[in-house]
Amino acid sequence: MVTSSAPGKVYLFGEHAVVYGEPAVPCAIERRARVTATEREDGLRVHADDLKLDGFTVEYDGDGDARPDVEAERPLVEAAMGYVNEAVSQVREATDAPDAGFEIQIESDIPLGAGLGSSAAVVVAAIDAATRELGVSLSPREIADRAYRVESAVQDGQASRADTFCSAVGGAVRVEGDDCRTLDGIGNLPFVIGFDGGAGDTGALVAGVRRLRDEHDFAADTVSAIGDVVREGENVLGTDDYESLGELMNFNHGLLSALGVSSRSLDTMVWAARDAGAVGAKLTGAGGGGCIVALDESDDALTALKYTPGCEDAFRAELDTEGVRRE
Ligand SMILES: Nc1ncnc2c1ncn2[C@@H]1O[C@H](COP(=O)(O)OP(=O)(O)OP(=O)(O)O)[C@@H](O)[C@H]1O
Ligand SMILES: C[C@@](O)(CCO)CC(=O)[O-]
Ligand SMILES: [Mg+2]
Repeated sequence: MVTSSAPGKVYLFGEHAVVYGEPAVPCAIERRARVTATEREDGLRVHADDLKLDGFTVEYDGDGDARPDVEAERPLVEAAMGYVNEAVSQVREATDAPDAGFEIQIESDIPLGAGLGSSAAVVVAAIDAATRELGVSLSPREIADRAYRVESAVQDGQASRADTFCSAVGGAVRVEGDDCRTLDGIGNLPFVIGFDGGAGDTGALVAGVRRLRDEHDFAADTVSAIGDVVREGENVLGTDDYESLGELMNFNHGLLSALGVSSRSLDTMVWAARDAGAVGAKLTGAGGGGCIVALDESDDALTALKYTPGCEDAFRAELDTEGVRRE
């Protein structure tokens, strides 16, 4: 039995545009998914108490037999379990054990589908735990690469390496296409997170942006403009010029909003944070619902978010310099 954990993340800049080759800067945060893998005769059994879809819990058993605890549409269950299934396929391939069976237990402090990279953290931790359980240890970069293939498969071929690389290596990173690097000397930025209690479907949101980008030149320009914001942000990163960073985060949010991936509650939280004095605020991750990230050295934005109707939880997020690790 092996337990591994991996962190979630927030995007300082660049989500969505990163799917089309623009650079992005995600930062790992101190909220983790922990996955325990135990080898079993055959098949796959998954326990994921946090995985609730419209009020039901799913247990996935054997070779493809889904056993939700209440009646549920099979495609819904498969969609929910896609990440774990694909992660196990990667483990079987990496360990050259096509018939390996596993019991997988998932515990996570990262809200699902909320833009904090729960899928990447679960996949990265699952690949690490299950390969180690079979006596194979992969480097963080190899895990990142396999986890990327999982996200790509589940998101219909439309994923970047950003979330999975960030979760595997930790810290602040920069991803542009296949070029993935750690950013040194970033330090702990004063991140404040607001969570509306909701979620967005990453695959569907990515597909929506792709459609807009294919249909309108101005949407393609909007995606490129996000890349410009990131490139400008890189010049400021590592300095203590939070004002400029914040201004660029605000711009980034506006562009994401133009691409249709914000929501009323995300906008409400963004404005609550800004009105309380945050130097910048934007949605993080795929959007649609879930989390915003604001930059504020004082406690004012945090307090304001806690009293904002529609904000279910607000907390500070510390940079996590550690990526995937065995527990
Ligand atoms: N604790 C968990 N247990 C089981 N599956 C999980 C867990 N956390 C996440 N997942 C899987 O990840 C999916 C959510 O991934 P999705 O990419 O939509 O959101 P996210 O990764 O949280 O946000 P984003 O990609 O915007 O950062 C869930 O539907 C589920 O399949
Ligand atoms: C929206 C997106 O850019 C980030 C989701 O956290 C998708 C991806 O990079 O795969
Ligand atoms: Mg995800």
